[in-house]
Amino acid sequence: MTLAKHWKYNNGEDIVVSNLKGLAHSNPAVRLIPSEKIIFNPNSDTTQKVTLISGGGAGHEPLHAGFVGENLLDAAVSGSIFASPSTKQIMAAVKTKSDKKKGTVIIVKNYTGDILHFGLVAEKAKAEGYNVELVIVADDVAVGREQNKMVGRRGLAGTAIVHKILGSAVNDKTADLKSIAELGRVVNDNLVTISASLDRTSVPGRTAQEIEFTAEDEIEVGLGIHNEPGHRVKPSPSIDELVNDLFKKLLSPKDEERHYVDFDLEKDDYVLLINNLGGTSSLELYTVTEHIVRLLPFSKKPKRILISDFVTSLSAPGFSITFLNLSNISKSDVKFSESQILEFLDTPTNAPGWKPKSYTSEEWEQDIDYVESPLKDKSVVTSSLKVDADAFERSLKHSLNKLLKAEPKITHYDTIVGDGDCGETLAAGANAILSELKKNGEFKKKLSDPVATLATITELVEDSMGGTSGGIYSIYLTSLLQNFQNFDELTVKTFGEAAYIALYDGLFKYTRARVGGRTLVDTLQPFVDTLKNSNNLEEAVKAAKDGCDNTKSLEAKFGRASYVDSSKFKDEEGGVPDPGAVGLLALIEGFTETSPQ
Ligand SMILES: Nc1ncnc2c1ncn2[C@@H]1O[C@H](COP(=O)(O)OP(=O)(O)O)[C@@H](O)[C@H]1O
Ligand SMILES: O=C[C@H](O)COP(=O)(O)O
Repeated sequence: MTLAKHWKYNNGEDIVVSNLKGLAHSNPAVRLIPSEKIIFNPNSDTTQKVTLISGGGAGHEPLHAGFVGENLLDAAVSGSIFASPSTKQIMAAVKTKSDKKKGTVIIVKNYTGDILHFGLVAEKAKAEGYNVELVIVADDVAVGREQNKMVGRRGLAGTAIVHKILGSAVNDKTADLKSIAELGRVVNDNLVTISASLDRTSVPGRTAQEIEFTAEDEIEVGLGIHNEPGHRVKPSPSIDELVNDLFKKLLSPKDEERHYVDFDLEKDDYVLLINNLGGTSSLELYTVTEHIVRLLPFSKKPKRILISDFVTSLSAPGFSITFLNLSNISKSDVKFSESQILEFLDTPTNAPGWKPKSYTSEEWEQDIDYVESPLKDKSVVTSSLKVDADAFERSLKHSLNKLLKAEPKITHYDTIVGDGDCGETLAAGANAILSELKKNGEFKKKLSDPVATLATITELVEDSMGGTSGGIYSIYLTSLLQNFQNFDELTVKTFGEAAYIALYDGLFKYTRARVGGRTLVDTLQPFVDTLKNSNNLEEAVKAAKDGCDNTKSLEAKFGRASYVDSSKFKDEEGGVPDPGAVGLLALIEGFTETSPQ
């Protein structure tokens, strides 16, 4: 359930105007006419080229004002949220930038309000001697032919592609009004787009009750950019199932309701655009991209893969997929070649709304293979040290399982004092080692050699544990491993010395945490100091436990806990100990409870 939460703006403020003012603050290459909600490029010379204007409802940012700039729009006019601008506003945009001689193309998304207002202005402007051509963008495939037979397909993210191609094409020396309008129409005719979202978007000024948010474990496919309904899918499908379903709706000639553009999956050249509907994190947008690209049903890879927030629906947590069939355009009468169209897409622009970087065709054509790690063939570290392999394995397993049993408690503590992932991080490391032991492979054979064993454990920790814990454990274990190799035998004494050096000459180079800092060092340092001084494992473990317990009363000086008000370090048991200290204590106690002494 998405909460309809928006910032409280000063009474009576028109946030669309404020939005445009914000854009103008950050973009010295444009000018704003607040009264008409127009952003325009004062530097484009429309006496030398076809003028390009677009506009529509607000709430799809960066579209359209964000697309004003060099090699893109000359002017954009905004209505209120999800509503078309008025004819007065649109005419003001024409009068601001259009040149009667070179002509004007106005790009309009296929929505009734837009068509009526922009269409009327086109007629009025023509009556005043302006040459104006409308290019209507209608790229949606979700709403079937039967349902949209009167109004036509909706205009979605394909609008950005039309903007970008025409924005550069107008600077081609052969370009004129007719050829630019024709190019825009042919591009539109070869666009297919469909969206999917985890939820609807909340809308400033509207209550949550006015918006039919999706339920738990439910998504919506084919919704519009104004919360127009698509169809809901519950339970949510896997991303691969969803992507394959979207591909079918976009490309299948068998889907008579949605088949608008022919694609020869074996031969056609095409562009892929993946659009953030506004509320998808960058992490997930690129994760979804990996699934989309991996599942593409084409023999060829896309000529371009364009990923960004191009045409949003405020903060809708979704994405849309757009394909542009370049081969079909080449077969049409349009006079621009495929390579020119790709150049138009690649031409750099200072318009902030078009974020994709420009790479050369050669860069796009190269095969991007994943690269093997240079550490892949790691040299195997061994030593002459010998321990009882079975006893060592028992201790190791007991220690790791003790940690896993403590994980819920560690997570509980870290949820209070940190970001809640300490237990998960430690468990990841423990499980990685346990599953390696289960394989009965190389690792198992090494158990009699504590150095070789520790080398594998260190690798597993580095590979499986992130966060601060992962770093701390990796540094300490690496240093311990190096010190082990300086000894001819492994005894409590030599282990104590190695552990001491690994702390004072190893870990302490990378952290300023010491006893009293409320970290895992409160467990480790007493353990290491006591073992070094007493050679008595039992005393060392007790010192570790006391150090860990003591963290309950400490202020946090390190890590995320230091950002949390320490008065919150309480739970039903009273003071909350440091989660990392608890995790390390579990490992130490577990290992020494059945130590292979
Ligand atoms: N500077 C530090 N030096 C040593 N240990 C630290 C430090 N900062 C945090 N820790 C330890 O790391 C634990 C948190 O581990 P983890 O959750 O992996 O960190 P994060 O989520 O912040 O990356 C803390 O409970 C504490 O024991
Ligand atoms: O924002 C969407 C369109 O630009 C305007 O929609 P409308 O035709 O419903 O006014």
